[in-house]
Amino acid sequence: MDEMVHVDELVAELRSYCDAYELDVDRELARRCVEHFLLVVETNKTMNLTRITNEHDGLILHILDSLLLLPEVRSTPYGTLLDIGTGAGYPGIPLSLATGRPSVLIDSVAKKVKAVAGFIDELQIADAQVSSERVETYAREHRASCTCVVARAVAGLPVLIEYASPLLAQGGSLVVTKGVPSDEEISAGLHAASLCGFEFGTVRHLTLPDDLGERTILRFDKLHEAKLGLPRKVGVAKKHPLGA
Ligand SMILES: C[S@@+](CC[C@H](N)C(=O)[O-])C[C@H]1O[C@@H](n2cnc3c(N)ncnc32)[C@H](O)[C@@H]1O
Repeated sequence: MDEMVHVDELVAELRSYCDAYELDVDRELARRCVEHFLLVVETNKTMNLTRITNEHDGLILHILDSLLLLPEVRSTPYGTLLDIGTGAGYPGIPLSLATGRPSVLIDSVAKKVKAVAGFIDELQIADAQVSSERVETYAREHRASCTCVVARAVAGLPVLIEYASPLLAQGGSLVVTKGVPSDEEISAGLHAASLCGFEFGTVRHLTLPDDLGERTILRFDKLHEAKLGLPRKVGVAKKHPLGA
C-alpha cells in the first residue's frame, strides 16, 4: 500500500479513538504522533525501545494512552512539562506535541535518550529537550523548574511522588497514569504525598479500547514545602519508599 495512504489510515484510526474520549486531536497532531510511533518502530529494529510494535496496539497503548493525560496536564499552570523515565518518548512526546509546552524528557539510559533526541529533531519539536540522568540527579540542579511532571510505567506511586516533589514549583502537579493500583500503593502514595508537600488532586478511571486494559490517572498538587530534604541520595527513594 502507498505509504502516505497507510499513514492517513493510522491517523484516522487514532483520531477515532481520541474522539471516543472527547480528546480534541486535530489531523496534524495525530499525524505527528503517528510519525513518532513509526520512528520508534523503525528504531526498535536495532535497539530495544518497546515491546509494542503492532500498529493497532501502538495507536492505543502508546499514543492514546499518552494523550489521555491531556485534561490533567492542561489543568496545570503553563510552564515546563517533564516526563520521568520517558523510554521511547511516552507520554512526553505526544504531550509535548499536543500542548506546545517547553518539555524535558528524562531517562537514565543514555541510548534511549539519544534515540528520543533523534525523534525530537526529526519531528522538529521546538522547545523539547532531553536529559540522560537519573531524575534524582537532575532535580538537584533544577529545583522548582516545572509546573507539570508526568510519568508512566516507571515506579510505584510513593517513589514518583518523591521524585516529582523537588522538581515542581508551588502550584504545579504530578500526573501519573497507572493500570489499577492496589489499595496499598494508593495509601502509601497518599502518605508520601503529605510528606512531600502534595495534596491529592483528582483521579479518573478509564478503560482502553479493545480490552487493552484499565487506566487510573491521578493528579497530585504541590502546594506545600516537603517535610524532608529532597531529593534523597540516588536510589534511596526506590530502595526505601516513603509511606511503606
Ligand atoms: C518501563 S520503562 C517506561 C518507559 C515509558 N515511560 C513508557 O511508558 O513507555 C521505564 C523507564 O524509566 C527509566 N527510569 C527508571 N528509573 C529512573 C530514574 N530514577 N531516572 C530516570 N529514568 C528512570 C528506565 O530507564 C526506563 O526507560
